[in-house]
Amino acid sequence: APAAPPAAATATAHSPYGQLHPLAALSAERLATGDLVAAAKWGTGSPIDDPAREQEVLNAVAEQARQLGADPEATVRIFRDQIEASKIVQRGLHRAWDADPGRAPTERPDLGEVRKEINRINGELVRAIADSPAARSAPYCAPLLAAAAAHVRHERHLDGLHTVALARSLRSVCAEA
Ligand SMILES: C=C(O[C@@H]1C=C(C(=O)O)C=C[C@H]1O)C(=O)O
Repeated sequence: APAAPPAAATATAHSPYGQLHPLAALSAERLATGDLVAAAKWGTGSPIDDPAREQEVLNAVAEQARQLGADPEATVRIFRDQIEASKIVQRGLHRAWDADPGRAPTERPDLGEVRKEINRINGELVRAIADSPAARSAPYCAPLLAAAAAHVRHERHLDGLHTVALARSLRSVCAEA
């Protein structure tokens, strides 16, 4: 009997789409932590923008990229977008909770714990960036990345806010021509 076709992810792990899909999936995973960060900051007076923490994230990912022999500048560029996207989610949720306090979270996650999870995802994202230079510089990067993002959107049932933020998070993934 013919062997069963391998799972799509396995079959395409080294294809351009297989290199880009993890970037979209990890970006959505990182955005999901934006909900937790928004809840952690809600009602505390802590601003959504934390420039010191952002710099810490950018320094850490640049160093991780260097250690992997990857491009620290491309990595930082992509992470600036990741950070903007997280803030889109946080601002959107705070607006929604302001407008309708009944939808606001009743539990406040520990921001330090959420940031540990973000750090873990950051590390995986740096690796996905390091593993995808060919796909990111391919002329058909943009349509493949859009397809990967659409797949992730369906898989994770993303709402409008998170769909917009996902697109924002991926803006610099494909190398500009
Ligand atoms: C996620 C946070 O909110 C913002 C977004 C950040 C990020 O995406 O890494 C970092 C700092 C904040 O400007 C946070 O405060 O940890």
